[in-house]
Amino acid sequence: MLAVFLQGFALSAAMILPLGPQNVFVMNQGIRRQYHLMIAALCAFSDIILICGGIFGGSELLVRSPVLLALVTWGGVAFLLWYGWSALRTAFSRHIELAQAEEMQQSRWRIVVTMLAVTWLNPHVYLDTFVVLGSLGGQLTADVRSWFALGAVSASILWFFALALLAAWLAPLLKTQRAQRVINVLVGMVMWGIALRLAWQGANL
Ligand SMILES: NC(=[NH2+])NCCC[C@H](N)C(=O)O
Repeated sequence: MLAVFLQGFALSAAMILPLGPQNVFVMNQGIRRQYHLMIAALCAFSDIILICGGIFGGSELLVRSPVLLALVTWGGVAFLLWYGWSALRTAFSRHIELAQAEEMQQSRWRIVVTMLAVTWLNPHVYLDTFVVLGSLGGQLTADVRSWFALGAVSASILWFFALALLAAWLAPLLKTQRAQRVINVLVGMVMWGIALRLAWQGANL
């Protein structure tokens, strides 16, 4: 049981940790110390639904439907290109302090809607939870599949709260204009890199 739990934990962590729109958003909310623990909880709760959905049957739906898989893939390419562009626009903005000030004024609901977008409109979430975790977890026998799911969900919960708290702790260093410009350039380049890789995968579906 422990081996299966750790397998689910390790695979889920490997899929969630890489930089992407969701992690960037959680990190930025932590840097701003703006509802960051609420956002971490909502991301983790979304993952509980998606990971369990993928492992206990949902992956079949996605893998059997090339149209759905293509929709997730190409929708994601568009989403990542837009996200990367907005990060680079912020990075090269002459008035980044104004952009930061505007972001600090965001309402709780606008932040929740953004969190829902970078989670439920993020193709990586479905590729992680339905395609990778779902297909591997779905191959396990019913008696151990729950341990795999528990491990995967535990990694998600641990990661999102750790990221939010670490970002909040490092906020004094990371919220300077120079750090924000560097972070946004990195984010923009990573998003476009992921988009290109996803497009390449989509073209070879
Ligand atoms: N199970 C998940 N929540 N996967 C989504 C994370 C994908 C990517 N690391 C991001 O930050 O956007």
